[in-house]
Amino acid sequence: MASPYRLALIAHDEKKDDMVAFAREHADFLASCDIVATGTTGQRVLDACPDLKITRLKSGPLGGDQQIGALIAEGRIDGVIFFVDPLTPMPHDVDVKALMRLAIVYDIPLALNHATAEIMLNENGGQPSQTRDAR
Ligand SMILES: O=C(CO)COP(=O)(O)O
Repeated sequence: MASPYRLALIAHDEKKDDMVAFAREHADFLASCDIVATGTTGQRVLDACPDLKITRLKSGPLGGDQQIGALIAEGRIDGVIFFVDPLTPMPHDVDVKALMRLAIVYDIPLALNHATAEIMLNENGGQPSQTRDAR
């Protein structure tokens, strides 16, 4: 049996509703994954999809992005879906950049918006959403 896909989920506050919608759309595929998430994102996804198994790390501004970066460096993440808010300044912007940098260094698939996340899941055996509104 193939190992579960080890997926990291992260969303900035303005994108959390989008992440919840994405998780609902893809709950069947996500149920087959080992998921880690930053604290608040993980809680929001769990509230919407209580059957998913999600390891919640610290909240992003309190070190969660760095924890996911460390997992990438240790070879323990297969893909990252990070719904970034491009319109709001973040106090922990350096942590966000560091996570993205490590995903690039280790050549880990990194989806920074919903459209790319659909492609990533499709490539990994998930079904692309047919119903998503244009954004
Ligand atoms: O800030 C984040 C990513 O930079 C996300 O953290 P939370 O999921 O805890 O809100």
